[in-house]
Amino acid sequence: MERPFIFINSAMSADGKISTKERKQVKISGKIDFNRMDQLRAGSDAIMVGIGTVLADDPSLTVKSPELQDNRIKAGLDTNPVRIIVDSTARTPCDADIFKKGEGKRIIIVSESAPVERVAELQEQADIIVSGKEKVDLPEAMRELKKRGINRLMVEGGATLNWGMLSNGLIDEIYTFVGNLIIGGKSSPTFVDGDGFPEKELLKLELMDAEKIEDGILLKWKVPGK
Ligand SMILES: NC(=O)c1ccc[n+]([C@@H]2O[C@H](COP(=O)([O-])OP(=O)(O)OC[C@H]3O[C@@H](n4cnc5c(N)ncnc54)[C@H](O)[C@@H]3O)[C@@H](O)[C@H]2O)c1
Ligand SMILES: Nc1nc(=O)c(N)c(NC[C@H](O)[C@H](O)[C@H](O)COP(=O)(O)O)[nH]1
Repeated sequence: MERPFIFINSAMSADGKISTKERKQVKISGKIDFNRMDQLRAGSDAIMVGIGTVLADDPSLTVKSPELQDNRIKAGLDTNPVRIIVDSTARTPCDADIFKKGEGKRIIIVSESAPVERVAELQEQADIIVSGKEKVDLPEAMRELKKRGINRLMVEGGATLNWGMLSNGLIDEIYTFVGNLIIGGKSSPTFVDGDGFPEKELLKLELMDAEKIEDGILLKWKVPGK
């Protein structure tokens, strides 16, 4: 394949929201689901998020379990997978937790429209991939990641990046934990935002598995290839 195997892992409320209307992070997953997410991180070559998630949540995207970190080191890998931000206009703050916490490589994917000075600043802390004119050309960027040795890529949202990846046919599998709460609000981000598919082109999924975890349910979906 020209691009990595790519999956999305996400947690949503029972009404399909992934954060509040103020874009504030909500603890949807319990301990078991966070541990499962940590295992997925540890087993991936890279973890990717959109700049909206960095600005809202400031995630570190590190592997948390010392045992999983040790296993990676024993396998000759960095403690953490490569951490990637899709950031068309290079808005990533230089003091983001992704830079401050944990060892390992970082990649920022920007577009040609990103201000040169900002790109230069970020270049001191991360590798830069330039792709697309106004916004990142996701298919091209994914091919570039594959060339850089990334074979298994975990996408951790948010809503806009999920749409960009799904609408470009770049996702192989989706894992959604549906938690026992309602967030509500028509402007709260949902699992997939963006423009939405035209009525005749809705994306059909194949259910691979459904598992009750604590007070929620983990759904595993396969996105059939064209
Ligand atoms: N519950 C969860 O599992 C979970 C996970 C991650 C994020 N979140 C939530 O999601 C929200 C952030 O989502 P969001 O939609 O605002 O931002 P996002 O993280 O999806 O980032 C969107 C940004 O990605 C960039 N981008 C560049 N090229 C793109 C392209 N071709 N297609 C799509 N995006 C492109 C754009 O700059 C865009 O603004 C936050 O509130 C966060 O808490 C929840
Ligand atoms: N799986 C999951 N369950 C949740 O209940 C929740 N709120 C998130 N949200 C994802 C979001 O991107 C978080 O910001 C990162 O999970 C934080 O990652 P760090 O701990 O900083 O490494 N993800």
